[in-house]
Formats: sequence, structure tokens, C-alpha cells
Amino acid sequence: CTAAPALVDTPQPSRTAAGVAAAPAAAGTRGAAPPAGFVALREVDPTIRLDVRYATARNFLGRRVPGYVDAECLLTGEAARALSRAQRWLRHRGLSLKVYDCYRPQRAVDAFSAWAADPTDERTKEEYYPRVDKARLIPEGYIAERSGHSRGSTVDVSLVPGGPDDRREAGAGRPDARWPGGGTAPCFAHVSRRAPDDSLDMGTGYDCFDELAHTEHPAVGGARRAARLLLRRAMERAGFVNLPQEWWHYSLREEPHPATYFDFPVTRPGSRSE
Ligand SMILES: C[C@@H](N)C(=O)N[C@H](C)C(=O)O
Ligand SMILES: [Zn+2]
Repeated sequence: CTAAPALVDTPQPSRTAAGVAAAPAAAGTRGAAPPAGFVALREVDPTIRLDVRYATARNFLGRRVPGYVDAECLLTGEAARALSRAQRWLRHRGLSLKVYDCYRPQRAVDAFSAWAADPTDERTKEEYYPRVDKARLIPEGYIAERSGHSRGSTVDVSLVPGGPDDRREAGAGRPDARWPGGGTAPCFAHVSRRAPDDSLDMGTGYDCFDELAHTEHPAVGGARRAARLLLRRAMERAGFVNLPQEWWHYSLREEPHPATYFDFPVTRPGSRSE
């Protein structure tokens, strides 16, 4: 594998041929390959479902996010194998993991920060953050300016039905097929009113920036709480830690790149022009 552009915690400014300080290494190109050790999740475990929202317009930006060329899940090998362990445990219980996001390029994180700082764009407020001031999304921990996702060992994940006899392959579910487009019911509305998602009802939709998305929020009880806690149990026993503000966000405890923020694009293996 070729070396890919990465941001390290203490980046040194690079020098151009003319000796002028350039921006810290970051801007990957469509052809840039992931660094050694990164894998496509579908190649490690094809039974885990993919629903990579940032490669589509179905997300809180309301458009495809920079850096997502394909709807793929790229991860460090360590994180992918840990996820596969969680998947094995869940499949014996008639369930399956579905990932919404995996490795996230730094340029995508930067696009989130720029969006959060722009008070003129409130197109998705009604659905994704009806009760939180947009300027509070970063301070309240719903969106990070330096995200664990860019280190390659963090995932946004949910549960869908699917035991060991379920032969669907990764990506075989077509969650967008039932998406009417432009639904604006709040992400914490009853599941029958929310934008459709084939995952178990977790009490809110994915990327619902609201306190009801906090994993242990006391107002979320019954089957919804049980589903969140089952997901957490599966992920913790496989080595992941949950972010308390978001029932879907998990980072590998022993991650291989704890201080490196990568910026290569998300592309399907084989589609890169190396
Ligand atoms: C934006 C959301 N999916 C998420 O991942 N939030 C955490 C805090 C992050 O940006 O790392
Ligand atoms: Zn996340």
C-alpha cells in the first residue's frame, strides 16, 4: 500500500519547492489509497450491513459529504475484526449489525465544523436538531472537530434483524428504497413518523442531536432501552467504548492510531486509480 495523507496531532508545516510553508498535509485525491492496515469491512465480514449515509444526501448536511466517494466502510483491521466478533455474537441472537459510518476523512469533519458554524443553513434542523441551537452542536459533544472516526477505529452502528441463516450480504439492504426524501418529522418522534430505517427502534433516529439520543436517557425505556443496551453489550464485549451522548457511536478501546487523523477519501477497493 502507498502512504496516504494523514494529519498527526502535532503536524509540521510542509515546504513547497519554492520554500513557502504549505497547509499541513491533508488533501487526498480520489486516487489516494488507504494506508497499510486499513481494510474494507465487507472483505472482513460480508454479513454486516452497510448504510453509509454521508455518501448520500440523507444526512444532517442534506448533501453528500466531502471525502465520501463511495458508500463504503473502511476501518483499521483491528476495528473490523472486533466488529466481526460483535457480529458473530449478535447473529446467534437473531440480529445483525448495520453501520452508518466508519473511517471519516478529516475533510468531512472539517465540512461538519463549517456547517455547524454557518447560522444561515438550517435546512435540516426540523429533523436532526429541533431542540438544540446549531451553535451548541460542537460544544455539547454531538459533532467533534477532531473525530475518532478519522483515526479509523470508530463506528456509528445499529442493530437490524438477521440471524445466522440470513444470507443477505453487506449492502444488500436498500434502506433508501423506502425513503420518501425530505421527511421532516423530528428524529425523536415515534418510529412510525420518523424517516424510515430498517434498524431496531432505538428511541431516536441516527444522528439525532438531542438528549433523547443519550444512551442511558431515563425517558427511553422498554424495548428501546433494551435494544440500546444490547448493542452496547455486544460492542463492549468486542472491545469498543460507547460515547454517552450518542447510542450509535463506538470507538475501539485499543486503537492502533490513537493520535493520527487521516484524510484519504472513502472509496471502494478496486475503484481507485493507483
Ligand atoms: C456526527 C456523529 N455521527 C458523530 O460521529 N459524532 C461524534 C461526536 C464525532 O463527530 O466524532
Ligand atoms: Zn460517530
